[in-house]
Amino acid sequence: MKVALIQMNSGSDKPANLAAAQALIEKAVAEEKPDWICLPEVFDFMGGSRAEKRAAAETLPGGPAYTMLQTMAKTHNVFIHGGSILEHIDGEERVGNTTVAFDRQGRELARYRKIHMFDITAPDGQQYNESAAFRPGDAVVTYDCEGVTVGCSICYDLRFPDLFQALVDKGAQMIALPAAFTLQTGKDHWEVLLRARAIETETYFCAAGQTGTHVQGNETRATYGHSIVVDPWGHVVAKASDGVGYVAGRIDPARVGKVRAMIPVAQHKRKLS
Ligand SMILES: O=C(O)CNC(=O)[C@H](CS)NC(=O)CCC(=O)C(=O)O
Repeated sequence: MKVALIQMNSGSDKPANLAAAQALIEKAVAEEKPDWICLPEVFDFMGGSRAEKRAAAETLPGGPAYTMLQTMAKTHNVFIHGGSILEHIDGEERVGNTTVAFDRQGRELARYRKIHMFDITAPDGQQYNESAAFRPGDAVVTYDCEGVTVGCSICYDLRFPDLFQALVDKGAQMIALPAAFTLQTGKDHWEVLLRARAIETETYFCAAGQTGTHVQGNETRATYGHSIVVDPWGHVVAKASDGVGYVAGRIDPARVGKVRAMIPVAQHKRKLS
């Protein structure tokens, strides 16, 4: 199975973001013929104020981001893991940070709402308060992609190993992690965490990132990019260059079984007292 991870620099112009995403999907399809494409977190709208996020959010299904992804999947006969989009939730002030995945016919396969909220202080003092604008989900979500079980996660979720154990318990062989990792945390934690999670769960990781600078209210933030495919042994299969673009790599589901047979960690789990 061939995968392509799209790396973007989304801003607060939703039509421009959707056009950029579509152009990158079409470029990846033309050059690589992937079976599965993953977009980054909030590829449809990044930054802006809380009010602007609310205004940009769409009701699922049928909004412009949803429809673009569905059309691309159907037109190019490809699975699309739609990074995340801002989801309008009826009766709720906050929006969902939501993945929608489509099969080759453009049928919706899965919906996942980011579970862990990035409410932190970065080393430079910059504060992030994701839960002020976003409502977290709580459901662990997997779907089938022609025999490969794909697990859903988003960005900051990466720091919570319990989620990935739960995904593996549901059969995940490959985990998608659309992200907008900050430059400050990404340079030290991104690849280390992804490779550790891949090794401990013995799954592939496909992590598609935002890159570059984004204007967020009065502040500017920088994201880390480095979209990456990691195999179940923890090897880096492919990694994106700096800047907007994509990276392609191959997933071999048999390799998951081989690694799990060599080091059967799932069978060696102990109950701790
Ligand atoms: O706010 C938006 O527009 C979109 N959402 C994001 O960018 C999210 C929440 S602020 N970013 C992260 O989760 C970064 C995690 C991270 O960098 C880490 O865990 O170190």
